[in-house]
Amino acid sequence: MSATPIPPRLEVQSLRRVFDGQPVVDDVSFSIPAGQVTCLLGPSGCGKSTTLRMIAGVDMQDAGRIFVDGKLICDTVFRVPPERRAIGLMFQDFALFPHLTVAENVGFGLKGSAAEKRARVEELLGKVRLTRHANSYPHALSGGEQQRVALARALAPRPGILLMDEPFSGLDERLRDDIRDDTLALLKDEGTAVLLVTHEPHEAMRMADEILLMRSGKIVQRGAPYNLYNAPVDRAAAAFFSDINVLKGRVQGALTPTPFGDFLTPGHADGTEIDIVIRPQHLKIDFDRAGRGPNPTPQDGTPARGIVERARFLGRESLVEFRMEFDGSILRASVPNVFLPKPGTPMWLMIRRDRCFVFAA
Ligand SMILES: Nc1ncnc2c1ncn2[C@@H]1O[C@H](COP(=O)(O)OP(=O)(O)OP(=O)(O)O)[C@@H](O)[C@H]1O
Repeated sequence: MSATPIPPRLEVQSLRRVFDGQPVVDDVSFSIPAGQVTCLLGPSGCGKSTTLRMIAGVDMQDAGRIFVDGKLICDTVFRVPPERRAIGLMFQDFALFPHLTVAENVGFGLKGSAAEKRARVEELLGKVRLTRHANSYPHALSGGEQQRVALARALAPRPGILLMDEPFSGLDERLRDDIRDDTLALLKDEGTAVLLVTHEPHEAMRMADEILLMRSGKIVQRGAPYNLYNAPVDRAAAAFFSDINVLKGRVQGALTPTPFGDFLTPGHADGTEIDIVIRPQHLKIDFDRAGRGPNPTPQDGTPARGIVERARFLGRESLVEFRMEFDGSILRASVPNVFLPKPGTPMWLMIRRDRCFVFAA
């Protein structure tokens, strides 16, 4: 006897929304199981919030279907109203009730007996470490504490699904990573399926089990943070996660010759223009030995010489800009810790074949 598969907590099928004749959400499909955090990541205006609003039920799609625990909650005809979707919401402005205490804010949407409500509020205040602030008013709390109250309030009715729209963007940058980690621990503890909207790759990498990379209304890539970072689908996807260097070339017989040696470019027709993309931390640097650099290797190709244009210390790493002798272009290399060669110093750069990405331009 085979077990019935558990349906995903949230499933979205071919969601579409058109404004003024323009699709702003275009054939978006994904699913989120219980206990998973999925980040909808993309630049401003790509359609993230519109997607979230349709799932919340405050906007209606032009096509597509939404399911919760395998049950249809919305298509273009049938629609469960927002308040009956058992979906929690948390937005950038925490929108706490200023005239209610912390405990009253957290208990606001709760049903059940007074004792049950009190127990749930106490449990959550303990989990967000705000028990001693139970009787404070929101204005007396820091931004980070207010964020934790908002999180506790959103989770209090045990929603199976929590939608979060840029929930950390109002917070002090130095606090954010700690608050993200605490939030993630609580979400995992509660087993909630989370859809978190953000335009910050760092946030998505830190929070997500799965990232959905969105551009112009479409999901262009999906996967674990590691996969998006290390196997981007195109140049723009690579550039979304860090600075990139781009080397141009043209295919000749499955190879693309460059000043850094030949790159294997199978599957591209002769004459195709190629972008070879490499992140600054993956350029290899070597010293100049009386005009000579290291020997070419199959892993690193041929070294090419550049002259240090400037070098800056950024805290965890140093960023060195090289003006390349072969065409005068600039390549940026980042090096851990302090590495500040003087401007004018000649050095050799290599491109690790296992760390670069090759795309048709
Ligand atoms: N009610 C509306 N009427 C017309 N156009 C809209 C409406 N809501 C959103 N749009 C447009 O749809 C596009 C996507 O907006 P959306 O807010 O979903 O993007 P976003 O990715 O969440 O961006 P941001 O991070 O800036 O909020 C934008 O071009 C926006 O101007």
